[in-house]
Amino acid sequence: MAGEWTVSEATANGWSAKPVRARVPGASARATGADARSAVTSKAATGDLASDAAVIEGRVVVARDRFTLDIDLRLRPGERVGVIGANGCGKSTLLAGLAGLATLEQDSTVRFGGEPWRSTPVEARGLGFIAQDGLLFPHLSVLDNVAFGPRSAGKSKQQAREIAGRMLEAVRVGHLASASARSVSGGERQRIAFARALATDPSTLFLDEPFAALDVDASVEVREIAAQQVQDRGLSLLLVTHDLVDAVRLTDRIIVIDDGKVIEELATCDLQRAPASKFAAAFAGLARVPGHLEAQAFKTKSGLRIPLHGLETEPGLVTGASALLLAAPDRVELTCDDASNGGASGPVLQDAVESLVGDGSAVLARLRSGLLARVQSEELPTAGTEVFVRIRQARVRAAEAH
Ligand SMILES: Nc1ncnc2c1ncn2[C@@H]1O[C@H](COP(=O)(O)OP(=O)(O)OP(=O)(O)O)[C@@H](O)[C@H]1O
Repeated sequence: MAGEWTVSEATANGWSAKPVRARVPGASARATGADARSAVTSKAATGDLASDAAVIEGRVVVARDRFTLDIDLRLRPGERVGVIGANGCGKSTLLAGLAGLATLEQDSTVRFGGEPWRSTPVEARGLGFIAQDGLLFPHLSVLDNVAFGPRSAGKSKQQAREIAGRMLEAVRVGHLASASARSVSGGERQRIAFARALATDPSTLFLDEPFAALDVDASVEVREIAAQQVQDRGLSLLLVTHDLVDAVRLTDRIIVIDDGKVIEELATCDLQRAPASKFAAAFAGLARVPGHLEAQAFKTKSGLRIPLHGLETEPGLVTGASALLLAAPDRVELTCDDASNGGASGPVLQDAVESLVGDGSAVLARLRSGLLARVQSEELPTAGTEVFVRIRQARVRAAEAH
Protein backbone atom coordinates (compact mmCIF):
# COMPACT_ATOMS: atom_id res chain seq x y z
CA MET A 1 0.00 0.00 0.00
CA ALA A 2 1.27 3.48 -0.77
CA GLY A 3 2.80 5.19 2.19
CA GLU A 4 3.54 2.19 4.42
CA TRP A 5 5.86 3.50 7.07
CA THR A 6 9.55 2.96 6.53
CA VAL A 7 12.66 4.31 8.16
CA SER A 8 13.77 5.97 4.94
CA GLU A 9 10.50 7.89 4.66
CA ALA A 10 10.83 9.14 8.20
CA THR A 11 14.40 10.24 7.72
CA ALA A 12 13.59 11.78 4.36
CA ASN A 13 11.17 13.95 6.29
CA GLY A 14 13.95 15.24 8.44
CA TRP A 15 13.10 13.08 11.45
CA SER A 16 15.33 10.49 12.91
CA ALA A 17 13.97 6.93 13.11
CA LYS A 18 10.86 7.57 15.05
CA PRO A 19 10.07 6.03 18.43
CA VAL A 20 6.86 4.09 18.27
CA ARG A 21 4.95 3.33 21.36
CA ALA A 22 4.17 -0.35 21.68
CA ARG A 23 0.72 0.18 23.05
CA VAL A 24 -2.69 0.30 21.52
CA PRO A 25 -5.95 1.35 23.08
CA GLY A 26 -7.30 -1.40 25.26
CA ALA A 27 -4.02 -3.30 25.39
CA SER A 28 -2.98 -4.32 28.88
CA ALA A 29 0.76 -4.76 28.34
CA ARG A 30 2.17 -1.31 27.84
CA ALA A 31 5.67 -0.30 27.02
CA THR A 32 6.48 3.34 27.44
CA GLY A 33 9.43 5.71 27.07
CA ALA A 34 12.81 4.10 26.54
CA ASP A 35 11.43 0.54 26.47
CA ALA A 36 9.10 1.34 23.63
CA ARG A 37 11.76 3.31 21.81
CA SER A 38 14.33 0.54 21.88
CA ALA A 39 11.74 -2.10 21.01
CA VAL A 40 10.58 -0.13 18.04
CA THR A 41 13.95 0.99 16.83
CA SER A 42 14.93 -2.63 16.54
CA LYS A 43 11.64 -3.47 14.81
CA ALA A 44 12.13 -0.62 12.38
CA ALA A 45 15.67 -1.77 11.75
CA THR A 46 14.50 -5.27 10.91
CA GLY A 47 11.55 -4.00 8.89
CA ASP A 48 9.18 -5.97 11.13
CA LEU A 49 6.48 -3.36 11.61
CA ALA A 50 3.81 -5.38 9.83
CA SER A 51 3.04 -7.40 12.94
CA ASP A 52 1.87 -4.34 14.91
CA ALA A 53 -1.88 -4.11 15.31
CA ALA A 54 -3.26 -0.93 13.81
CA VAL A 55 -4.42 1.60 16.40
CA ILE A 56 -7.30 2.46 14.06
CA GLU A 57 -8.38 0.28 11.17
CA GLY A 58 -11.50 -0.14 9.07
CA ARG A 59 -14.33 1.66 7.41
CA VAL A 60 -15.58 4.93 8.86
CA VAL A 61 -19.04 6.02 7.71
CA VAL A 62 -20.64 9.24 8.95
CA ALA A 63 -23.80 10.78 7.48
CA ARG A 64 -24.50 14.48 8.02
CA ASP A 65 -27.55 15.95 6.28
CA ARG A 66 -26.68 15.64 2.57
CA PHE A 67 -23.05 14.79 3.20
CA THR A 68 -21.69 11.25 3.64
CA LEU A 69 -18.17 10.36 4.62
CA ASP A 70 -17.08 6.83 3.71
CA ILE A 71 -13.40 6.15 4.27
CA ASP A 72 -11.20 3.13 4.88
CA LEU A 73 -8.51 4.14 7.31
CA ARG A 74 -5.47 2.38 8.69
CA LEU A 75 -3.29 4.06 11.29
CA ARG A 76 -0.45 2.04 12.71
CA PRO A 77 1.29 2.54 16.05
CA GLY A 78 3.46 5.64 15.87
CA GLU A 79 2.39 6.46 12.31
CA ARG A 80 1.62 10.09 11.57
CA VAL A 81 -0.95 10.76 8.90
CA GLY A 82 -1.91 14.12 7.41
CA VAL A 83 -5.50 14.59 6.26
CA ILE A 84 -5.86 17.19 3.53
CA GLY A 85 -8.60 18.29 1.15
CA ALA A 86 -10.73 21.26 0.15
CA ASN A 87 -13.06 23.02 2.59
CA GLY A 88 -16.06 20.86 3.40
CA CYS A 89 -14.57 17.61 2.04
CA GLY A 90 -15.01 15.85 5.40
CA LYS A 91 -11.67 16.08 7.23
CA SER A 92 -13.14 17.20 10.56
CA THR A 93 -16.03 14.78 10.14
CA LEU A 94 -13.56 11.90 9.94
CA LEU A 95 -11.96 12.90 13.24
CA ALA A 96 -15.32 13.64 14.83
CA GLY A 97 -16.70 10.21 13.87
CA LEU A 98 -13.70 8.42 15.32
CA ALA A 99 -13.70 10.52 18.49
CA GLY A 100 -17.40 10.03 19.19
CA LEU A 101 -18.32 13.64 18.38
CA ALA A 102 -20.38 12.55 15.34
CA THR A 103 -22.41 9.36 15.02
CA LEU A 104 -20.83 6.44 13.20
CA GLU A 105 -23.24 4.71 10.83
CA GLN A 106 -23.97 1.02 11.28
CA ASP A 107 -21.96 0.23 8.10
CA SER A 108 -18.81 1.33 9.92
CA THR A 109 -16.36 -1.47 10.66
CA VAL A 110 -13.60 0.55 12.28
CA ARG A 111 -11.63 -1.06 15.11
CA PHE A 112 -9.53 0.61 17.78
CA GLY A 113 -6.53 -1.49 18.79
CA GLY A 114 -8.30 -4.47 17.22
CA GLU A 115 -11.54 -3.89 19.16
CA PRO A 116 -14.75 -3.11 17.24
CA TRP A 117 -15.95 0.46 17.69
CA ARG A 118 -19.31 -0.64 19.09
CA SER A 119 -17.64 -2.31 22.06
CA THR A 120 -15.04 0.45 22.55
CA PRO A 121 -16.38 3.44 24.47
CA VAL A 122 -14.88 6.74 23.36
CA GLU A 123 -12.77 7.04 26.53
CA ALA A 124 -11.23 3.60 25.85
CA ARG A 125 -10.13 4.48 22.31
CA GLY A 126 -6.85 6.01 23.47
CA LEU A 127 -7.49 9.32 21.69
CA GLY A 128 -6.45 12.86 22.54
CA PHE A 129 -8.21 15.57 20.51
CA ILE A 130 -7.07 19.14 19.94
CA ALA A 131 -9.12 21.43 17.75
CA GLN A 132 -8.47 24.90 16.35
CA ASP A 133 -9.92 26.52 19.45
CA GLY A 134 -8.68 24.63 22.52
CA LEU A 135 -12.22 24.66 23.99
CA LEU A 136 -11.25 24.85 27.65
CA PHE A 137 -13.92 24.84 30.36
CA PRO A 138 -14.04 28.57 31.14
CA HIS A 139 -15.31 28.17 34.71
CA LEU A 140 -12.39 25.93 35.76
CA SER A 141 -8.79 26.74 36.57
CA VAL A 142 -6.13 25.72 34.07
CA LEU A 143 -5.04 22.88 36.38
CA ASP A 144 -8.58 21.54 36.75
CA ASN A 145 -9.13 21.69 33.00
CA VAL A 146 -6.17 19.37 32.54
CA ALA A 147 -7.08 17.21 35.57
CA PHE A 148 -10.58 16.66 34.19
CA GLY A 149 -9.61 13.73 31.92
CA PRO A 150 -7.64 11.70 34.48
CA ARG A 151 -10.35 12.40 37.08
CA SER A 152 -13.03 11.10 34.69
CA ALA A 153 -10.87 8.04 34.12
CA GLY A 154 -11.06 7.21 37.83
CA LYS A 155 -7.95 8.85 39.31
CA SER A 156 -8.24 10.46 42.74
CA LYS A 157 -8.43 14.24 42.83
CA GLN A 158 -4.85 14.45 44.06
CA GLN A 159 -3.52 11.99 41.46
CA ALA A 160 -5.38 13.81 38.68
CA ARG A 161 -3.92 17.14 39.80
CA GLU A 162 -0.41 15.71 39.95
CA ILE A 163 -0.74 14.40 36.41
CA ALA A 164 -2.15 17.74 35.29
CA GLY A 165 0.75 19.61 36.89
CA ARG A 166 3.28 17.39 35.10
CA MET A 167 1.54 17.83 31.76
CA LEU A 168 1.44 21.60 32.13
CA GLU A 169 5.17 21.59 32.89
CA ALA A 170 5.79 19.38 29.84
CA VAL A 171 4.19 21.98 27.57
CA ARG A 172 5.89 24.84 29.43
CA VAL A 173 2.87 26.47 31.05
CA GLY A 174 3.24 25.12 34.59
CA HIS A 175 3.16 28.69 35.88
CA LEU A 176 -0.46 29.03 34.71
CA ALA A 177 -1.84 26.17 36.82
CA SER A 178 -3.90 28.33 39.16
CA ALA A 179 -5.01 30.84 36.52
CA SER A 180 -8.57 30.93 35.30
CA ALA A 181 -9.01 29.32 31.88
CA ARG A 182 -10.80 32.52 30.86
CA SER A 183 -7.69 34.63 31.33
CA VAL A 184 -5.19 32.83 29.08
CA SER A 185 -3.99 33.91 25.62
CA GLY A 186 -4.60 31.94 22.43
CA GLY A 187 -1.11 30.43 22.41
CA GLU A 188 -1.37 29.49 26.10
CA ARG A 189 -4.80 28.00 25.50
CA GLN A 190 -3.49 25.69 22.80
CA ARG A 191 -0.61 24.56 25.03
CA ILE A 192 -3.10 23.85 27.79
CA ALA A 193 -5.24 21.95 25.28
CA PHE A 194 -2.20 19.81 24.49
CA ALA A 195 -1.62 19.20 28.21
CA ARG A 196 -5.26 18.23 28.60
CA ALA A 197 -5.15 15.85 25.65
CA LEU A 198 -1.93 14.25 26.90
CA ALA A 199 -3.15 13.89 30.49
CA THR A 200 -5.26 10.86 29.58
CA ASP A 201 -2.13 9.12 28.25
CA PRO A 202 -3.46 8.66 24.70
CA SER A 203 -1.78 6.48 22.10
CA THR A 204 -3.16 8.65 19.29
CA LEU A 205 -3.50 12.40 18.86
CA PHE A 206 -6.12 13.97 16.64
CA LEU A 207 -5.09 17.48 15.68
CA ASP A 208 -7.69 19.48 13.77
CA GLU A 209 -5.87 22.60 12.57
CA PRO A 210 -4.56 23.33 16.08
CA PHE A 211 -2.22 26.11 14.91
CA ALA A 212 -4.57 27.91 12.55
CA ALA A 213 -5.84 30.59 14.92
CA LEU A 214 -2.47 31.48 16.44
CA ASP A 215 -0.26 34.46 15.67
CA VAL A 216 3.18 33.81 14.19
CA ASP A 217 5.11 33.69 17.50
CA ALA A 218 2.56 31.53 19.31
CA SER A 219 2.19 29.16 16.37
CA VAL A 220 5.95 28.58 16.23
CA GLU A 221 5.98 27.65 19.94
CA VAL A 222 2.89 25.45 19.81
CA ARG A 223 4.11 23.69 16.67
CA GLU A 224 7.39 22.95 18.39
CA ILE A 225 5.56 21.51 21.39
CA ALA A 226 3.35 19.38 19.18
CA ALA A 227 6.31 17.99 17.24
CA GLN A 228 8.24 17.29 20.43
CA GLN A 229 5.39 15.60 22.27
CA VAL A 230 4.43 13.43 19.32
CA GLN A 231 8.01 12.36 18.85
CA ASP A 232 8.91 11.85 22.53
CA ARG A 233 5.77 9.85 23.25
CA GLY A 234 5.79 7.94 19.97
CA LEU A 235 2.17 8.93 19.40
CA SER A 236 0.15 8.01 16.37
CA LEU A 237 -1.19 11.12 14.75
CA LEU A 238 -4.05 12.20 12.54
CA LEU A 239 -3.43 15.82 11.56
CA VAL A 240 -6.00 17.84 9.65
CA THR A 241 -4.17 20.70 8.02
CA HIS A 242 -4.19 23.25 5.23
CA ASP A 243 -0.51 23.98 5.83
CA LEU A 244 2.22 22.34 3.74
CA VAL A 245 4.93 22.94 6.33
CA ASP A 246 2.90 21.23 9.06
CA ALA A 247 2.17 18.30 6.79
CA VAL A 248 5.83 17.90 5.89
CA ARG A 249 7.12 18.45 9.39
CA LEU A 250 4.62 16.32 11.31
CA THR A 251 3.49 13.46 9.08
CA ASP A 252 4.81 10.39 7.27
CA ARG A 253 1.83 9.79 5.02
CA ILE A 254 -0.91 11.91 3.52
CA ILE A 255 -4.47 11.07 2.63
CA VAL A 256 -6.34 13.40 0.31
CA ILE A 257 -10.11 13.57 0.76
CA ASP A 258 -12.66 14.80 -1.75
CA ASP A 259 -16.40 14.74 -1.09
CA GLY A 260 -16.14 12.26 1.76
CA LYS A 261 -13.84 9.78 -0.06
CA VAL A 262 -10.09 9.21 -0.14
CA ILE A 263 -8.88 10.10 -3.63
CA GLU A 264 -5.16 9.78 -3.03
CA GLU A 265 -2.74 8.38 -0.52
CA LEU A 266 0.98 9.03 -0.66
CA ALA A 267 4.13 9.19 1.43
CA THR A 268 4.69 12.74 2.65
CA CYS A 269 8.14 12.73 1.07
CA ASP A 270 6.40 12.31 -2.32
CA LEU A 271 4.02 15.22 -1.79
CA GLN A 272 6.20 17.79 -3.51
CA ARG A 273 7.61 15.32 -6.03
CA ALA A 274 4.77 13.20 -7.33
CA PRO A 275 1.28 14.19 -6.20
CA ALA A 276 -1.46 12.66 -8.36
CA SER A 277 -4.49 14.77 -7.57
CA LYS A 278 -5.01 18.39 -8.48
CA PHE A 279 -5.60 19.23 -4.82
CA ALA A 280 -2.37 17.58 -3.61
CA ALA A 281 -0.34 19.36 -6.30
CA ALA A 282 -1.85 22.72 -5.35
CA PHE A 283 -1.37 21.97 -1.63
CA ALA A 284 2.30 21.29 -2.33
CA GLY A 285 2.53 24.58 -4.21
CA LEU A 286 3.32 22.95 -7.55
CA ALA A 287 2.30 24.17 -10.97
CA ARG A 288 0.45 21.40 -12.81
CA VAL A 289 0.60 21.92 -16.55
CA PRO A 290 -1.50 19.61 -18.76
CA GLY A 291 -0.28 18.46 -22.15
CA HIS A 292 1.01 15.38 -23.93
CA LEU A 293 4.26 13.66 -24.67
CA GLU A 294 6.01 14.11 -28.00
CA ALA A 295 9.34 12.65 -29.09
CA GLN A 296 11.90 14.27 -26.72
CA ALA A 297 9.44 16.93 -25.57
CA PHE A 298 6.40 17.74 -23.48
CA LYS A 299 3.87 19.81 -25.40
CA THR A 300 1.57 21.94 -23.27
CA LYS A 301 -2.11 22.33 -24.14
CA SER A 302 -1.28 25.94 -24.95
CA GLY A 303 1.13 24.69 -27.65
CA LEU A 304 4.47 25.31 -25.94
CA ARG A 305 7.09 22.64 -26.60
CA ILE A 306 9.35 21.90 -23.62
CA PRO A 307 12.42 19.71 -24.28
CA LEU A 308 12.53 16.78 -21.84
CA HIS A 309 16.29 16.85 -21.49
CA GLY A 310 17.15 17.41 -17.82
CA LEU A 311 13.58 16.71 -16.62
CA GLU A 312 12.36 13.63 -14.78
CA THR A 313 9.98 11.59 -16.92
CA GLU A 314 7.82 8.84 -15.44
CA PRO A 315 8.94 5.49 -16.83
CA GLY A 316 6.54 3.89 -19.29
CA LEU A 317 5.16 7.14 -20.71
CA VAL A 318 4.81 6.75 -24.46
CA THR A 319 4.73 9.37 -27.20
CA GLY A 320 1.25 10.76 -27.60
CA ALA A 321 0.21 9.98 -24.00
CA SER A 322 -1.68 12.64 -22.05
CA ALA A 323 0.67 13.89 -19.39
CA LEU A 324 1.16 16.48 -16.69
CA LEU A 325 4.25 18.51 -15.99
CA LEU A 326 4.69 19.23 -12.27
CA ALA A 327 7.15 21.89 -11.16
CA ALA A 328 7.80 23.77 -7.92
CA PRO A 329 8.03 27.58 -8.33
CA ASP A 330 11.47 27.68 -6.76
CA ARG A 331 12.75 25.28 -9.44
CA VAL A 332 11.57 27.53 -12.27
CA GLU A 333 13.42 30.78 -12.87
CA LEU A 334 13.10 33.75 -15.14
CA THR A 335 16.27 34.29 -17.11
CA CYS A 336 17.59 36.98 -19.45
CA ASP A 337 18.51 34.80 -22.41
CA ASP A 338 17.96 31.46 -24.05
CA ALA A 339 21.65 30.50 -23.85
CA SER A 340 20.94 26.91 -22.92
CA ASN A 341 18.15 24.95 -24.52
CA GLY A 342 18.50 21.86 -22.39
CA GLY A 343 21.12 20.06 -20.39
CA ALA A 344 21.85 19.45 -16.76
CA SER A 345 20.48 22.84 -15.73
CA GLY A 346 17.17 22.17 -17.48
CA PRO A 347 15.43 23.43 -20.60
CA VAL A 348 14.89 27.12 -21.37
CA LEU A 349 11.73 28.27 -23.09
CA GLN A 350 10.10 31.48 -24.14
CA ASP A 351 7.05 32.34 -22.13
CA ALA A 352 5.12 35.37 -20.90
CA VAL A 353 3.99 36.60 -17.50
CA GLU A 354 0.24 36.34 -17.12
CA SER A 355 -0.14 37.62 -13.55
CA LEU A 356 1.61 37.92 -10.23
CA VAL A 357 0.33 35.87 -7.32
CA GLY A 358 1.43 35.39 -3.71
CA ASP A 359 1.90 32.13 -1.87
CA GLY A 360 2.02 33.68 1.60
CA SER A 361 5.77 34.19 1.76
CA ALA A 362 6.87 34.93 -1.80
CA VAL A 363 5.73 36.53 -5.02
CA LEU A 364 5.15 34.15 -7.91
CA ALA A 365 4.77 34.85 -11.60
CA ARG A 366 2.04 32.79 -13.23
CA LEU A 367 3.20 32.18 -16.79
CA ARG A 368 1.22 31.66 -19.97
CA SER A 369 2.39 28.03 -20.05
CA GLY A 370 0.78 27.42 -16.64
CA LEU A 371 4.16 27.30 -14.88
CA LEU A 372 4.82 29.29 -11.72
CA ALA A 373 8.14 30.99 -11.05
CA ARG A 374 9.35 32.60 -7.84
CA VAL A 375 10.47 36.19 -8.47
CA GLN A 376 12.46 38.70 -6.44
CA SER A 377 10.25 41.48 -5.12
CA GLU A 378 12.73 44.13 -6.35
CA GLU A 379 12.51 42.84 -9.95
CA LEU A 380 8.82 42.25 -10.41
CA PRO A 381 7.88 41.73 -14.06
CA THR A 382 4.60 43.20 -15.22
CA ALA A 383 1.79 41.18 -16.75
CA GLY A 384 2.41 40.60 -20.46
CA THR A 385 6.23 40.74 -20.22
CA GLU A 386 7.90 38.24 -22.54
CA VAL A 387 10.45 36.21 -20.58
CA PHE A 388 12.78 33.27 -20.90
CA VAL A 389 12.19 30.57 -18.32
CA ARG A 390 14.59 27.89 -17.17
CA ILE A 391 13.02 24.79 -15.66
CA ARG A 392 15.62 23.49 -13.27
CA GLN A 393 13.57 20.58 -12.09
CA ALA A 394 10.20 19.14 -13.08
CA ARG A 395 8.49 15.82 -13.35
CA VAL A 396 6.42 14.67 -16.31
CA ARG A 397 3.87 12.05 -15.37
CA ALA A 398 0.80 10.37 -16.80
CA ALA A 399 -2.39 12.45 -16.54
CA GLU A 400 -5.02 10.94 -14.25
CA ALA A 401 -8.65 11.49 -13.60
CA HIS A 402 -8.43 13.72 -10.48
N1 LIG B 1 -22.65 19.31 12.66
C1 LIG B 1 -22.93 19.20 11.39
N2 LIG B 1 -24.19 19.00 10.96
C2 LIG B 1 -24.50 18.88 9.65
N3 LIG B 1 -23.58 18.95 8.68
C3 LIG B 1 -22.31 19.15 9.03
C4 LIG B 1 -21.92 19.30 10.40
N4 LIG B 1 -20.59 19.48 10.43
C5 LIG B 1 -20.17 19.47 9.16
N5 LIG B 1 -21.19 19.28 8.33
C6 LIG B 1 -21.12 19.19 6.86
O1 LIG B 1 -20.30 18.08 6.55
C7 LIG B 1 -19.48 18.38 5.43
C8 LIG B 1 -18.03 18.15 5.81
O2 LIG B 1 -17.66 19.12 6.77
P1 LIG B 1 -16.26 19.08 7.52
O3 LIG B 1 -16.32 20.11 8.59
O4 LIG B 1 -15.95 17.70 7.90
O5 LIG B 1 -15.27 19.53 6.35
P2 LIG B 1 -13.74 19.90 6.43
O6 LIG B 1 -13.07 19.15 5.34
O7 LIG B 1 -13.21 19.69 7.81
O8 LIG B 1 -13.79 21.43 6.05
P3 LIG B 1 -12.84 22.69 6.45
O9 LIG B 1 -11.56 22.52 5.70
O10 LIG B 1 -13.63 23.85 5.95
O11 LIG B 1 -12.68 22.68 7.93
C9 LIG B 1 -19.79 19.80 5.02
O12 LIG B 1 -20.71 19.75 3.96
C10 LIG B 1 -20.42 20.40 6.26
O13 LIG B 1 -21.35 21.40 5.91
